[in-house]
Amino acid sequence: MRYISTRGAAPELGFEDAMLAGLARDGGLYVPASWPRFSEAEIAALAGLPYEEVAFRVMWPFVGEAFSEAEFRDIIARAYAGFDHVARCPLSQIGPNDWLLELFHGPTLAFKDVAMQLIGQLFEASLKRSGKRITIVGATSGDTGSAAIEAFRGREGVDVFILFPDGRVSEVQRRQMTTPGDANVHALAIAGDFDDAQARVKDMFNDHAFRDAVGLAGVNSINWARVLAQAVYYFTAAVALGAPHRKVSFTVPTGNFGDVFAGYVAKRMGLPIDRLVIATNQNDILHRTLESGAYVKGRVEPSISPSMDIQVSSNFERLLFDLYDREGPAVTELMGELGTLGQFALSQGAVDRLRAEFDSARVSEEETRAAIRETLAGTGKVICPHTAVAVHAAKARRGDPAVPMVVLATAHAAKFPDAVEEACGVRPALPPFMADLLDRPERVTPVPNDLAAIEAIVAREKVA
Ligand SMILES: Cc1ncc(COP(=O)(O)O)c(C=O)c1O
Ligand SMILES: N[C@@H](CCOP(=O)(O)O)C(=O)O
Repeated sequence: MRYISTRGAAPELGFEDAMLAGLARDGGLYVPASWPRFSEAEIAALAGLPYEEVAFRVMWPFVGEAFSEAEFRDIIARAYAGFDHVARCPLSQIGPNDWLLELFHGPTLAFKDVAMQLIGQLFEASLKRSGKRITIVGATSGDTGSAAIEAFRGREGVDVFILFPDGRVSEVQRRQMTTPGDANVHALAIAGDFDDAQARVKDMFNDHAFRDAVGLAGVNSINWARVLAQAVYYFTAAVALGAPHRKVSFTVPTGNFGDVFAGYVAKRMGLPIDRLVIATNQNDILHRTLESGAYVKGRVEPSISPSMDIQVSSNFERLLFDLYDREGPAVTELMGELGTLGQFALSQGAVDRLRAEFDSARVSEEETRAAIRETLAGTGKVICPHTAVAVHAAKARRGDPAVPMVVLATAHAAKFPDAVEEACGVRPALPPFMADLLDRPERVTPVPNDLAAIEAIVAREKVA
C-alpha cells in the first residue's frame, strides 16, 4: 500500500515511512492511496476470532511489505498482552439493543492505548532495524499524552515530549504524564489550549530544518497508524452483533475526529455501518459544520469532558480529501482559508456527502451529567463524561431500534473522579496498579505558547 498526502504535494511513501514521517512535508496528512475492500465472506469469517487475529486481518492490507507476516503478528501480540480484559475491547449491554464498546482496558485507561501500544511496538521494531534515533513531540488534551508516554517510556533511541494545556486536563490525566520518572519522558505544560498545542506541533513539523535536526516523529492521530489501529474495534464490535448479515450503528465521542474517522475507514472497507454519529460537547465545530456546511473555528470552552475540548479537528482534513474527490489542491485551498480566515465553506456536493456519511449531536454539560446519572441508575455502570456525551447523543439520534447502537466508551471513569462524583455521587476509584498516583512526585516544564521557545526546550532537553 502507498500513502499520499491530503495536500497532494508530498512524496508518496510506504507504510513504515508514512508512520515515521508523521505530518507530510507539504503540511498534509497521509492517507492510503486507495481503500482496500473486504467481501461479505471475509467479514463473516472474523466472527469469533481473538481480537489479535481480527487486528491482523484488518490491518494487514495497509501494512504490506513493511513487516513480514510473522513480525506483524508478533507486534500485535505484544501490543495487547498488557490489556486487562481477554477480549481487549469488550462489549457490554446498556439497553435492549444498545451497547458500550469498552476501550479503556489498556494501561492508561483510555482508548488511546489501543493504537498507542501497537505504535510503540511498531516503532521499536522499525528503529531496531534502522538504528535511527527519534524525537516524538505530541499534543494532548489529556489522554494521548499519557498513552504515548506509557508506550515509549524508557525505550532506547526515543525521546517523548508531550504538550498539554496547563490547567485544562484532569488531575489524574496530568499526573499520568508528570509522574513517570524516565529520563526520556518530558511533560510540557503550555500556556494555551489544546488547539494551540496541536498547532505548535504542526509548526514544528513544518519547520523542516528543526524537523530533520531532531528526527521529529509524531504519535498524534497525525500518524496514520493511529487511525488504522482504531478501525479494528469497529470490526470486532459489528461482527459480534451480527455483521455482515446485519447493519450496526456507532456513536463516537469526538474531538480531533480520529476515532470517528476510523469508523469511516471501516465503512469504506465494507463493514455495514448504518449510522455514524459524531457526539460533541460544547466545543461543537463538527456539529456546526454538519448543520451549516461551514467549518468555523471557535474558542475552546473548558468542559467536564476535557479531552474533547478541541475546536480544530485535525482528521477532518482526511475526510475533506475524500469529500473533494481526493483533490489535494482543493484541500490545500480550504486549509489555507482556515489558516488565514479561521473558516471555510464546503461546496454543496461536499456537504451532501458529509451528511450522507455522518450524523451529529452537541451535548450540553447538564445533559452529560444526566447521562452519567441515568446510566448508573439504569445499568449500575459508572461511565466517564466523554462516554456520557455519546450516550446522550446516541439516544438523541437513535434510528431504527432494530439496528444495534454501539457507543464508544473511550475512557475509564476514574480518570475524571471530580466530574463523575459531582454528576452521580459516586467517586470512581483508580485500579490498584495506579492507586498511589496522586502521591508520586511530579516533573513538568511550563512552556509559553511560542514555537521558538518550545523548539529550544526540545533541542536542549532531548537525551536520545
Ligand atoms: C476520552 C476521550 N474521548 C473522546 C476523545 C475524542 O477522540 P478523537 O479526538 O479521536 O475524536 C478523546 C480524545 O481524543 C478522548 O481522550
Ligand atoms: N483527545 C486527544 C487529543 C489528541 O488527539 P489525537 O487523537 O490526535 O492524538 C487527547 O486526549 O490528547
